[in-house]
Amino acid sequence: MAIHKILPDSMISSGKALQTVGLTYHYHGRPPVLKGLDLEILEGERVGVIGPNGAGKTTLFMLCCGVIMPTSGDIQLFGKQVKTGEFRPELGMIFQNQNDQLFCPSVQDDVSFGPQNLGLDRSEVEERVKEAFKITGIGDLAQRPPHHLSGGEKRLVAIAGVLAMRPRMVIYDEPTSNLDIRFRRRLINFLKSTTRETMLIASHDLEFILEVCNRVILLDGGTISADGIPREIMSNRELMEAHGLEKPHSLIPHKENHHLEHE
Ligand SMILES: Nc1ncnc2c1ncn2[C@@H]1O[C@H](COP(=O)(O)OP(=O)(O)OP(=O)(O)O)[C@@H](O)[C@H]1O
Repeated sequence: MAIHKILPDSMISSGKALQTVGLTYHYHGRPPVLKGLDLEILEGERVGVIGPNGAGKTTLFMLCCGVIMPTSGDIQLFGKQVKTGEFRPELGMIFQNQNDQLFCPSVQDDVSFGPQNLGLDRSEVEERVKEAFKITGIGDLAQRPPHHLSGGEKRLVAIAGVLAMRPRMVIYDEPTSNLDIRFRRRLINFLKSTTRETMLIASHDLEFILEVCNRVILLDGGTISADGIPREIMSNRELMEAHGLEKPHSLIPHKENHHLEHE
């Protein structure tokens, strides 16, 4: 049976976007993926989540979105407990695979869907859709059916759909996977320029995390192995390699780089 520990009011601060206390999760009959995770994310932070395959990044995100229920522990989003199955418009999530996220006949309909369901009037919906198109640069795709788009185009449409809801926090799961250099750069520029949302971003693209995030969490073995400034954590070769990761190339001094190439 799931145990939900309620946080005392004194622990809830208006500056916290997300807080997990003792968050534990295991899939049925499997060992725990997350083991008593204590995590605090402040409003406005851009937090990268790195870790080897199977570390539990997507699982953590699904717990934060209320898609799955913690085995034990607690999750607070903007000071209010996350309840499984409850829709929280403050939080948007961009999944790894957009095929389940886009389902309307046109891109325009898809991006409008969320704000329409918030019960907003037509002019407000139109304004939000226009803004989301502008931010993501996908106005040209408005009348296209989403299932005819490329992977990168679908990703941007999914992002536009989430942004049109104006969430306070957005979770991105592997946002650069399958993106070409042009789309990846456009996404980086957009994420760096936006200041409105708190972001939680899982990625194996460490250069991307370095460019976009001001904090990084290294998740492995069900716990947080490191938490701090991306440049500092990722330049620690020993730490990175101990967790199945590589120090990003841009952080390797020229001399060390030359040496590695000849190893
Ligand atoms: N539905 C499921 N049933 C059983 N085990 C699962 C299920 N989904 C994920 N797992 C297991 O839970 C662990 C964590 O998976 P998760 O997808 O959260 O990791 P991840 O860090 O996102 O990995 P990746 O970097 O490969 O995307 C893995 O060992 C995985 O095999």
